[in-house]
Amino acid sequence: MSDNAKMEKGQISIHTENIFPIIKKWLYSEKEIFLRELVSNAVDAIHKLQHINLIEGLQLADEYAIDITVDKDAGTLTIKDNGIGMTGDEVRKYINQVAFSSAEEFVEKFKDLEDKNQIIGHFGLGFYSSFMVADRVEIFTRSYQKDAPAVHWVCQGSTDYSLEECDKEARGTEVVLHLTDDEKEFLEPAHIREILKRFCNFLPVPIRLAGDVVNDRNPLWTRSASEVKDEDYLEFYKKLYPLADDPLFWIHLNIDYPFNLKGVLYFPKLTTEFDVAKSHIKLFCNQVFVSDNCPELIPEFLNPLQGCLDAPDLPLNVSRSYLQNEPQVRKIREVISSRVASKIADLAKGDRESFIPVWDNIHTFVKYGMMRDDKFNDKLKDHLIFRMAGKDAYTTLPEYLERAAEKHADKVFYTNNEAAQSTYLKLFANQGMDVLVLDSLIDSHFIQFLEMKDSKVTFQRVDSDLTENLIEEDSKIQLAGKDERKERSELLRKAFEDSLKVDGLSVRVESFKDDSVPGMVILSEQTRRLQEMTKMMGKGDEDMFGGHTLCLNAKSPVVDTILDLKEQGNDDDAAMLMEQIYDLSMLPHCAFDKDRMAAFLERSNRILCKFGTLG
Ligand SMILES: Nc1ncnc2c1ncn2[C@@H]1O[C@H](COP(=O)(O)OP(=O)(O)OP(=O)(O)O)[C@@H](O)[C@H]1O
Repeated sequence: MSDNAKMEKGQISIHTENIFPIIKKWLYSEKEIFLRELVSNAVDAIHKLQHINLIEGLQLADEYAIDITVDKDAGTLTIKDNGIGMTGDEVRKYINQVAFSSAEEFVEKFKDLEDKNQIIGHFGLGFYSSFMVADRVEIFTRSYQKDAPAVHWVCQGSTDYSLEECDKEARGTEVVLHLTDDEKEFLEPAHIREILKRFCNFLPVPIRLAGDVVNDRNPLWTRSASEVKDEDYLEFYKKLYPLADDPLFWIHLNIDYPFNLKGVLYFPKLTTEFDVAKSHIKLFCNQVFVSDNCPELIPEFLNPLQGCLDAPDLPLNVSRSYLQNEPQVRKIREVISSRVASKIADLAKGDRESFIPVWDNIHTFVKYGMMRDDKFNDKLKDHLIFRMAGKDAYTTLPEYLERAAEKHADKVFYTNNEAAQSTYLKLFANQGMDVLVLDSLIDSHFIQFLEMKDSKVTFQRVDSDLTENLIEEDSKIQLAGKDERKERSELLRKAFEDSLKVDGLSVRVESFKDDSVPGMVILSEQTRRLQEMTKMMGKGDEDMFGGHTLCLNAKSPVVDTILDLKEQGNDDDAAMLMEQIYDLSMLPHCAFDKDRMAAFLERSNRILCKFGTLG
C-alpha cells in the first residue's frame, strides 16, 4: 500500500452510529436490489477501465466479464469484476468516506420523516445496500495502476473497518458477502439467476453465474431502428412477455436531444386479464433495470403500453416523488405521447383493412387521450375511424361529412345500439344515409368533446328527431288535399292522446318517406343528453321519459286503419292497435317492466288471433 504494509483499522467517517440497522430496514421488501447495486458498480468499473484503455492506450485485451458465485459451505455470495479496481486510497475515499456521506444524509432525513417510503430510493447507498443481507462484507481489489498493491477491506456491519494489503493477482474487484442466517436464500443459484434476470438482464457486460452467461448484452433498444426487422421486435416482445399474444404495433425510440431516451414500446392486444389501470413499462438506466412501476413516465391514457425505456439521465434509485416532480419526466411523457400519436396516424393513413383490428383494440384509449391532451387530439382528429351501421366498413369523420355535405351538412347521425335502434337504422338505410356506430362507454363523452372542438358539427342519435331527409316535404305529398290531411292528422293525434293517456307524451303526424313503420318515439338529443347526465349523477333515474313525442307515419296503412276503425265505432280494436304502435315505438327506448311486457305479449297474441280468424 502507498499506504503502508500493515493492517489499518479505522472508523468509517460517519457520525450517525445506527446506519446499519436503518440500511437493513431500508427497502426491506426489495432487498434483492443489493445485487443490482453491486453488479452496476462492477459494470461501471469495467466501463471506466474501457474508457481509460482508449484514452491512455493501455493495450488491454481482456474479455470483460462479471462473475457471480455462491459458496454454500462458507455462506458467501461473491461478485467479481475485471474492471478498474481500487487502490487503498481509493477504498478509503470511495468506500469509507464518499459512499457514507450519502448514507449519513439518508439517516438524517429518515429519522424526521413520517412516511419512510417517501424517501426510499432517494439516496444511492449503492455498495452499502449489501448490509441489508450480509453481516460481514469483504472487498478484495487491485487497481489497474501498475505498482499499486491489492488491498483487502472488511467491515462487520458497524462503523469499524479494517484495510490491509493482500495477494490478489488479477486486476479488478471482488466483493464477498457473508450472508446473515435469515438471508440464506441468496445462496440458491436459481434465486440469484432470477434476480439477475430481473435487474441485470440487459446489462452491456457478460454476467456469468457459475460460468453461464445469463444476460442479453444488446437489447433491441440499443440497436438502430433501421437494422431491426419486424420479427426481431416480435421476438424481443416474446422475451419480455412470454405468455402474451403478439402486440398490435410498436415504437422504437432513439432520442439524443434535448435528453437521452431509448426504448421500444409496444401496444399489446388487450385481453380481459390485462390490467389497464397499472403501468407496464420497464424502466432502465444505462441498461440497468430500475423499476417496472413508473406510471409517471407514460401519459395515463397510454397505460396499456408495454416495453422498455432506457433513460440514462434519470438516477438509478429513482423515487416516486422524483418522478412526479422532475421536469424531464414530463418531457419524456410528452415525447411518448407525440410518438404514439404519429404512429397511430401513420397506421390509419396506411391500409385501412389492417388498421381496423388495431383500432378496435385501442380506440377507447385514443379517444380518452384526445380528450386529455390537445396535442394528441390535433395529431389524430382526422384519422379516427368509425364503423358504419349495417355495413362492414369504416369511415373517418372528414370522409363522412364530405359524403353527407349535400343531404345533411355538418350533422352526424349515430346509433349507440344497433339492435335496439334497428327500426330507425332501416329508415336511414332506405334513404341512403350513413349512420355511425358509437356504442362504447366513452362515446357519449367523446361526442360532446368533438362538438366542443368543432362547433359546426353536431351529433344526433337516430332516434332523436325525424330529419327532413326521412319525411316528405309538403309539396311532394300526393295524398288527400291539404285541409283534409290536416283534419285527419288532428283526429289521429287526439285519438292516440285520449286512448294512451300517458303523461308528458305528445303526438305528431308526419308523412315518412318510408311506409313500413307506423310510428316512432323520439326524444330530442339535448333532452336525452341532459337526462343521461342527471342519471349518471345518480338523480332522475325514475322518469327518463318525462317529455317525449310519438311520431305517427301518415303513410302507414295501419295508421289509416285506426281511423277507419274509429269511424266504424270499433273503439276496442282501434285502442288495441294504438297501444301496440306505442309499445313497439317505446321498445327501443326502455326495458319494459314485468307488467308492461306481459300486456305487450298478450296484446300481440290477440292481434295474431285476429289475423287467424280473418283467414
Ligand atoms: N466494483 C468496483 N470497482 C471499482 N470501484 C468500485 C466498485 N464498487 C464501488 N466502487 C467505488 O466505490 C464508489 C461508491 O460506490 P457506491 O455503490 O456506494 O456508490 P456509487 O456507485 O458511486 O453511486 P450509486 O450506487 O449510489 O449510484 C463508487 O463510486 C466507485 O468509485
